[in-house]
Amino acid sequence: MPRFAANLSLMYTEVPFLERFALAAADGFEGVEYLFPYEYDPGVLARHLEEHALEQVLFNAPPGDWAAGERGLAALPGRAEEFRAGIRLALDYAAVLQAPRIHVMAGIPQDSDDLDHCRDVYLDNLAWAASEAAQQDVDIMIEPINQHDMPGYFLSLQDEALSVCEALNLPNLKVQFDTYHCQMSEGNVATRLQAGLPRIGHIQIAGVPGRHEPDIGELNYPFLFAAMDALGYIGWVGCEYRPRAETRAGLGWLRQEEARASRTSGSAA
Ligand SMILES: O=C(O)C(=O)[C@H](O)CO
Ligand SMILES: [Mg+2]
Repeated sequence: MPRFAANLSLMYTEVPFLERFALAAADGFEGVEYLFPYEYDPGVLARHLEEHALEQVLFNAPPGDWAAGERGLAALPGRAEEFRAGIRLALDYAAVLQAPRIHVMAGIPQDSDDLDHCRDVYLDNLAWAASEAAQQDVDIMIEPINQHDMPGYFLSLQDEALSVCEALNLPNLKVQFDTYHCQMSEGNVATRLQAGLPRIGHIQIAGVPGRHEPDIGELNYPFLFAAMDALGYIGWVGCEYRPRAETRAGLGWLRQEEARASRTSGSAA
């Protein structure tokens, strides 16, 4: 069975952010991820992780001006200085939180931007970020995000992400494969997982449509979890979904997955 991490930006929103660590641990999660830690002191976050025996699995680098609609800086011309300052800040947090990976968002280029130039900027920025991150054993993640939810986002297809990783060929630059975005954008999720796996450093899940629990909907998660096992994926799976109601009440899919995994290991014994 994959190791599941609760995404505390989307799950447990029935309580304030710092209280979500305790609820996730009580529900059996051993890891957490969230979008942005920067409004909290990293020491406070580290104490919450320690108190609840949780691993910090992933968080995002600063995305630019989120409230103004920015969604990352990595592919945006003329923003390299701000990009680098953001990566340095993220790495400072990663050191305190002992986080092994950081998601770096590409951004939404302006209509006037030349997309070939944006790709060059993206490659330059990612190479710089990966080299800084390598010094503290951190992986840099890039994630294709679907155009329905984030119109104009620079990176939306799995093959594009793989081609960026292949072009730079850096051991700590990896793909964050979000099955929700993949299904929304292009489908063929199991085949794309298999094709991407050597370069996939993190997986995220949600039901489609609606981005709720991975239970009902277009994606057959019991099949996908078994496929991850069969493909030898040993990384984390982030539960990046918005629960339909109370978070705990929607965890039936996880209990079923635990049962599937124990049946499988029982039959292998
Ligand atoms: O939206 C997602 O799927 C993400 O993982 C990003 O980190 C935030 O937009
Ligand atoms: Mg995601």
